[in-house]
Amino acid sequence: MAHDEPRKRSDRRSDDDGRTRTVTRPLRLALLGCGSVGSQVVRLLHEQADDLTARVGAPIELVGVAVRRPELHRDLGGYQVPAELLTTDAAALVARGDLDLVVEVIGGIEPARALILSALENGASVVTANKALLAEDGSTLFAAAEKAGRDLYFEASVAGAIPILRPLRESLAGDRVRRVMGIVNGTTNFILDKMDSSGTGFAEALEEAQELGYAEADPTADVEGYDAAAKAAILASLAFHTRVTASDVYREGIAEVSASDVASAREMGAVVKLLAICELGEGRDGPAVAARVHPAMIPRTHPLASVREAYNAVFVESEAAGQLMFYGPGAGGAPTASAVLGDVVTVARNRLADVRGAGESAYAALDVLPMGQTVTRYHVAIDVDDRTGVLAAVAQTFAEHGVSIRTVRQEGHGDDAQLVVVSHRATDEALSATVAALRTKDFVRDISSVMRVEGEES
Ligand SMILES: NC(=O)C1=CN([C@@H]2O[C@H](COP(=O)(O)OP(=O)(O)OC[C@H]3O[C@@H](n4cnc5c(N)ncnc54)[C@H](O)[C@@H]3O)[C@@H](O)[C@H]2O)C=CC1
Ligand SMILES: N[C@@H](CC=O)C(=O)O
Ligand code: NA
Repeated sequence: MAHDEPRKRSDRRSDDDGRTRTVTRPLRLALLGCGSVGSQVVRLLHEQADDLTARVGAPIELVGVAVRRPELHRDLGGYQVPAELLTTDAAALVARGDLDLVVEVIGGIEPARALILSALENGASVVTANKALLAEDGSTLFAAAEKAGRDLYFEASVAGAIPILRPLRESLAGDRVRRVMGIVNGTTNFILDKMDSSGTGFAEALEEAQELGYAEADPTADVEGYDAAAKAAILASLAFHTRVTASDVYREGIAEVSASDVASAREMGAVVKLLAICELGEGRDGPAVAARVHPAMIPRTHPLASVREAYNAVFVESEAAGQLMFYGPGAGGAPTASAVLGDVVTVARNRLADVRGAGESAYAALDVLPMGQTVTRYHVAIDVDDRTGVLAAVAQTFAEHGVSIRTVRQEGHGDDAQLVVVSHRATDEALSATVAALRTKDFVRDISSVMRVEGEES
């Protein structure tokens, strides 16, 4: 059904006493996917139906749930999903033409993209938690929403329950964001926290994360930083009004973080976290966006250092507001469903009022800086020969690359001698060239740890 003609959402009727009242028809919602998040969306829609009706101004009616195996979904936490609502034909469901809202919680690129595009073309607004799709091809989805005159909301896609996209899209729309730095992956934060608190190695901590159900059987997307990079792309796009895709984000995972990196961080009063950092830098033609995901040492006094276990937090620095911290559960069925339902209420209100919320804001169209031009600091642990002149030669190598040293300390003696250097800020290009040059020196036996340092100014 074409949606050029707005469907009639309310009637003015006269009661027996002659007073008129507005009768609003239910808003029709279809759910795509009924796994960890989708099943919780169904539960909340059911359990909170009266409150949602009051908040929206009309009931939200679940008219279809697309699943792969209907027999698995009849009973959701005690709520019996009517059998006639379940379908394996998601494409037919989104194309039926009478939907107001579609919630997509299947995940991945296809068929999620085709289903969202079809839902919009057929007149429904869309709520999705799909960070992978938004980070790869958000612009196609935004363009389709714009063309259809419908909403596309996605609060759940970054840091689960934590309200962070709405603050960036709305609350901070009058400010100028300089930097967004966050812990946006719960699995890797759990692993790094375990390594820090109990001294375990990476493999052992990953095993525990899998036993507790935080990490998937195939933990690649979390451990290698793909999940965080998708979230960084979404954060950078909103913060800097520029299209940033996952492929624009520099990415390093945590598989190489060793127990000795974690111990070394502890020595200097720091902790290792997998950070997603989106910031304004200096490009050739003016301000540019830099977006990166990698493990980094941050001082234990930094607000992000106290984020433990599988929690997430996002630290925003903006010109007028200053520093803001958003903290909470970044994953899990119910927390993520909370963010989905928040979007459902907003989008439903917009449908009733026949208005749209904010669409894509990419007017700034800033360049994206390559990682080499991003400014950061390095912590480098160098196993060296314990003899006169070595410290001076190490300092000389840093100086030759224009990198200034902030601190240097010697650990051990003789065969165990190690110099631990923390640099001042320099381009990543200069810092990595310094490390490469150190590796060629005859007095350097090994470089046992190289890690970026964040959270301090100098
Ligand atoms: N689980 C979490 O903590 C979070 C998940 N998300 C996102 O939410 C989305 C859903 O995640 P989960 O619920 O955890 O995944 P899940 O794997 O538990 O659920 C996805 C469901 O979609 C179903 N499905 C797959 N293809 C389908 C198709 N063609 N038609 C109908 N159903 C189909 C699967 O059978 C499965 O039940 C993903 O985009 C994910 O990235 C976002 C934040 C946190
Ligand atoms: N796998 C993610 C959950 C969803 O975003 C994580 O571990 O944080
Ligand atoms: Na969120």
